[in-house]
Amino acid sequence: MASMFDSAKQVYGELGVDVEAAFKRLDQIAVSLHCWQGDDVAGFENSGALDGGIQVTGNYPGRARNAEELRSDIDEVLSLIPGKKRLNLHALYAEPGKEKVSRDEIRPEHFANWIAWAKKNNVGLDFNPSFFSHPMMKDGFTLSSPDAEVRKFWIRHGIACRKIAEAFGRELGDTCITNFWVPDGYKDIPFDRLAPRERLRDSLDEIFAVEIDQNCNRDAVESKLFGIGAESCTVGSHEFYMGYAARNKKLLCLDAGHFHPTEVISDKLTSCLMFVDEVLLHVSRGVRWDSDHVVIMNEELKAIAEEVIRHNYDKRVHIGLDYFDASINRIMAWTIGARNMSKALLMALVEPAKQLRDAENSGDFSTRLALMEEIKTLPFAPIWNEYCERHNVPVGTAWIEEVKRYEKSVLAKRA
Ligand SMILES: C[C@H](O)[C@H](O)[C@@H](O)C(=O)CO
Ligand SMILES: [Mn+2]
Repeated sequence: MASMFDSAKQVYGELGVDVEAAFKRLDQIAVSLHCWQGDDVAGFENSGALDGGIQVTGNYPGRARNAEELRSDIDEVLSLIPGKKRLNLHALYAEPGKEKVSRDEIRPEHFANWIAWAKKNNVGLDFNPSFFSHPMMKDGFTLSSPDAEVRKFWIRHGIACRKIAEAFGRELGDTCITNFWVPDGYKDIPFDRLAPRERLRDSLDEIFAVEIDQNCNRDAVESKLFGIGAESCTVGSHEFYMGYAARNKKLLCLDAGHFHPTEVISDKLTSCLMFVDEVLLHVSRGVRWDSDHVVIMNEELKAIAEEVIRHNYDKRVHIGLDYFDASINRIMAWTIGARNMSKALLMALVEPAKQLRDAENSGDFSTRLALMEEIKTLPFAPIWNEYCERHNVPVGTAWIEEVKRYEKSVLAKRA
């Protein structure tokens, strides 16, 4: 008797889809897992409460309290997700040991444990300077602050981070993508929107003037519409960074939660990629004021994956995750979003692309719509399950039980 996978493969085959080729292509597309879901964006520095206009709500037990716990949780998450993965670190996650190191003086050796972990797990590392949760963020401003001393501090931080990222790339033989998100903004309506933007541009120019080996690190810049406490004007807006990235040959980071609620980043990819070489995605889910809910299998996630696959952006679009939820088991939160990302990519990879394109190109929009609707009920689950099985990760809902076991044996023991 044919297995469910064999039958499903045949159904897709009849539509001209090569499932084995889809598996092979998915194996090459990395998803960068954000380290900050495990500890509510706290980091190990203890320099203050989370700010920068982001907030983590919830108090589910089991938060990682130190680097060992965080790495153990990430190991658990990685064991539940099929396919190629990377890890995305924030500067907040430095481990300077007993030494107290100022954020503008962090160095690669403060990430030695992360590099060793990455080597052991055969994953690439990505990086982010942390322009928040620090006393040198003055009145909500860092790189665009009117205070030159404040700007200088954060410029040094940006440069230090690029050197760390370069070391990641060199040590791992895998290019690091460093993302610059700068939360600076005004709660109320500013008179002058130009001066802070000029200061941000100049600060970024200084940071990027330092030469870094492009094979080891490339830089991305991330815009935002608003943050909590920065509702009226965010200095690093979309237009600011679209222009900055295009002019300065940087990657543009599109965060799915950083736009107006009816705007979608899936529709921006083809436009942006005509004018910038590469894009970094922060796959997230905005819900009202929050830009960082756990990623679910909604229309937008599917559309993001479809855009990447349909236009062969595999090498030009870097996929990172960015969400945090402390109201549910954090390992579950991580895994739900990460599995969904891979699943959405696989769904896009088994689209009957030729048929859809032919229908569209011949002006047969009724067949295009009919096909798009029929695709929704094709036997996709056996295809996904087979992919998980081949990657030795739990199939179907089995991963939920595994997280429950981890919760009982590990998370519950954390005070
Ligand atoms: C930790 C932050 O979420 C992240 O660095 C940034 O990418 C962001 O999206 C802020 O809203
Ligand atoms: Mn983001």
